[in-house]
Amino acid sequence: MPSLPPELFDLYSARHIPESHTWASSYLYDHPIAAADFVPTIDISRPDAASLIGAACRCWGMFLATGHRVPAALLGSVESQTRRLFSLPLHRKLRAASHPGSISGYGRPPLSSFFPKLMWSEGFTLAGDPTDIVSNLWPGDHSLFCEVMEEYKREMKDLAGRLMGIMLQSLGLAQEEMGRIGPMRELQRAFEVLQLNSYPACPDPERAMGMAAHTDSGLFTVLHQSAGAAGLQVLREEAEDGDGSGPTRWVAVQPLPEALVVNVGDLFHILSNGRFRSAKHRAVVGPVDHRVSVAYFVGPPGDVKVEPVRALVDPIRGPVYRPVTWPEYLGIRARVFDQALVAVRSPESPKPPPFTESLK
Ligand SMILES: O=C(O)CCC(=O)C(=O)O
Ligand SMILES: [Fe+2]
Repeated sequence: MPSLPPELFDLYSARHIPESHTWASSYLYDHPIAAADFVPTIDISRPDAASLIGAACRCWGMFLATGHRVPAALLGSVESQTRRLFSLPLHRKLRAASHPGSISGYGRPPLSSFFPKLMWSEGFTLAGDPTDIVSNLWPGDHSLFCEVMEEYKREMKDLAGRLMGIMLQSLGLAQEEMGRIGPMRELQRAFEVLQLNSYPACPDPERAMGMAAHTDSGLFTVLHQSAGAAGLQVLREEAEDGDGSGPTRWVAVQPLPEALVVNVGDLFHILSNGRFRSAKHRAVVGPVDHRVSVAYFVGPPGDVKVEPVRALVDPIRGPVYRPVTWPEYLGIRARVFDQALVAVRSPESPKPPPFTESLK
């Protein structure tokens, strides 16, 4: 990710959007925005949660989780500490600017290099110890931020373990089969990243993009977003079998207080042999609200291969995807971006769908 130039346009005091941040309407409005569709909300502590989660992951690649046991007070602190961090003056935040070759630090959204226009957002990527990133820009005043983020990561790791179990169970896998799946076995060593996103109010939201359409590369993402401030949208794709769910459209994800958004990432898509859909999503901006979000990305450690679970592979057609580690997959994505899942299809698997350009 390139570091930010000092002359960066200050999104927080902007009265207009410059050309550099103005997106083509053919990109912004590539699909209609649904008027009355809702992403499923699932109480994950319910005894029948697995079947509901399985259905949501197949149709939407996303659900809103309640009953997740992450304390509401902690969610509140994560949001207030995130806001406090972003409210620092730009020159202070730039002290944590991310450098080429490192994923951690302050900067534009990690996806920026794939798009010709700039997004109406900025972010902090925290991989590893948050102190390493914020101590320099917040000398003497970073300990509360770091404690909150560390506690949140512990809660997220615990939740990720439970979600992983329920999601695999929903695919019909028995406990002993789960133990043979690399990413499940290596959950304790999982690689985790917190991505803090800030979307300032925008003077011309209809021509700006907070975060461009993408899928997340890991197993799944747990996203905590500002209560009441809408912005996240998920692409609900028309089913190939015409199941009556309607045409492809963007659906606004309702910002329910205390619900966490869970979205399937590319590695789980591979693990499930395509049964679960890696959710394409984006974030739009609004004229008034300053929205923040905190994404927890999780995936297996870099030496663990992810491959379709054997029980989900058709013995005649074989696995749809070939085995891949997360770093290998990220390398492929860096070259082909939204065609990475197509690029890791097994050579003998049926022909992929026709190439679709994401930047129209
Ligand atoms: O802020 C959001 O709602 C989406 C963030 C996101 O998609 C990401 O960080 O990958
Ligand atoms: Fe994302």
